[in-house]
Amino acid sequence: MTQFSETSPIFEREEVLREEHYPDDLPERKGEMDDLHMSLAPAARGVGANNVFLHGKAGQGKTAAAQAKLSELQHHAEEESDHLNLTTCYVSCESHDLSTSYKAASRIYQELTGETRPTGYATDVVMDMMFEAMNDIGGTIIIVLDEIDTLGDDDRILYSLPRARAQGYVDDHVFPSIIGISNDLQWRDNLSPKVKSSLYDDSVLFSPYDATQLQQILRRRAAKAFRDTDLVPVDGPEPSRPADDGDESDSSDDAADSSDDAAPPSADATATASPSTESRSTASAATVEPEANEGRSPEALSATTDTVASDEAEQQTDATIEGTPVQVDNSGQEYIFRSEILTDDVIPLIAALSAQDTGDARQAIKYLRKAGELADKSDEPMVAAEHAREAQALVEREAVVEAMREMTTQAHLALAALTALELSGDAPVRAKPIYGVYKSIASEVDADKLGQRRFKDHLRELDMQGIADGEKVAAGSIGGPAWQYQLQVDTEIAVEVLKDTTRVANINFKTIGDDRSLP
Ligand SMILES: Nc1ncnc2c1ncn2[C@@H]1O[C@H](COP(=O)(O)OP(=O)(O)OP(=O)(O)O)[C@@H](O)[C@H]1O
Repeated sequence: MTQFSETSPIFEREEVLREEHYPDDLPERKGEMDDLHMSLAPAARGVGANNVFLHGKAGQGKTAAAQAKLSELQHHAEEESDHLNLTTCYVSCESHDLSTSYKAASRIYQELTGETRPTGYATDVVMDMMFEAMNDIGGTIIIVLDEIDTLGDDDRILYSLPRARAQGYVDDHVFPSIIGISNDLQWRDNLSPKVKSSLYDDSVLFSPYDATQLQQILRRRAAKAFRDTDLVPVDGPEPSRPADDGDESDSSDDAADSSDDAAPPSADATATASPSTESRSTASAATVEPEANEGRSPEALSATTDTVASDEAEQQTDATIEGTPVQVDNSGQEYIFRSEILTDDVIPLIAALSAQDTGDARQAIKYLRKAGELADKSDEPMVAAEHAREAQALVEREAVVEAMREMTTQAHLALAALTALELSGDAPVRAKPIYGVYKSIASEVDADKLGQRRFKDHLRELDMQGIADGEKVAAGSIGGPAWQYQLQVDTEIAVEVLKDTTRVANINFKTIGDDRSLP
């Protein structure tokens, strides 16, 4: 008998908290979705979509918005339009390491034709092949280039693709356009004016989510992901379902879901309140679980609502649900978020932690999933604030380790020097002695030695990445401000990462640190 189990007492549908789960609608991004709609609307009118650039920090829903709008346009093409012939193509420049126009064009060719990526041709030839593939397909072709900044300054494709019609690269019956997505604002600003003007007919900025928006996003996800957790509409003039948060289950799953989800809540669950310091209200239990409605027609939805409501009326005439009404979308409808798995403070805490950081929805969702996993791992029946805090620490640690792994050789050498001094018990330590150790290590591994000034830039970089902690201390002997550094990550983690990097893998940090006689 193994320790594995097919079910979890915490999660009902854990996959909803995975990064690859994309919602069908993003109520927090209504303005941005409307702007994107304006850019794509010409496609429905048969004249091709505008080129559009979506920018903003990581985890702000840019990719999700592009995918949701394109699937709406696809639906329009398939179900409503008699003339829109639409082809969409999503290419992640970062995941496919598309750092040149050549690689990007060959990937687009592959996506459009289903053939293998062309190799060994000149860039011009591959671009021609890409345009030829577009001619064969015809109609409106929208290419999403995610993490477009990976292309660096090789902007040829960014100049040619958006101007393909004007330049005669494609036939008259082809309307190609680009949705470019980036979280690197500097890259965009540095583009050559000709690329800027051809690539960006329109641009849409995604600003960081605030804590209230993150709470909405988390509640919608949590209601689907965790057991015994749901959103119960508070009776109001116009009860409606909250925004669809992307259910990929097929229709048979939906049916199965609906029979489960539509079941009246247990008397226990209905009676429990979510304690809160805010004003509390009591909602009558008009219970159709919002997420169970996905994919159903309005008629079916209303029939289900009626049935459940009348079942409720028969079985629990005086049933009430207490809690603080919350909104989870833009409809004005209020809900009671009810959970027997999440304590009341978990979602507000995670939303606050993420909002204080970068307002990143991906990060917030990850904290929530990790918190659930931690509770699950320790066989605890509820996910509590301490799990959320622990999850945050874990995720941050993972991010720092990732950042350490991706550093350049010189940054690894700077980290190795500081790690050696940490191990010899000399940290916090000033930049000068770290530089001395750095030079010894650089000699030992036969690497270039940077001058002291450039080396200090690497120390500052380690500080900015949260790997080291730099502190200004009393002026040095010459009078200028002096800095001292210590590792901010566990020394063992730093050693582990450094041992994995080929250049410094064989260094004995302990001896190097011990050998130094520090001033
Ligand atoms: N308003 C929202 N409602 C529900 N989920 C959201 C929302 N915004 C973002 N997400 C979720 O957060 C995660 C990150 O979103 P997305 O990939 O769209 O961000 P992004 O802005 O493209 O980030 P990056 O630039 O890092 O690629 C995804 O899982 C997405 O489903």
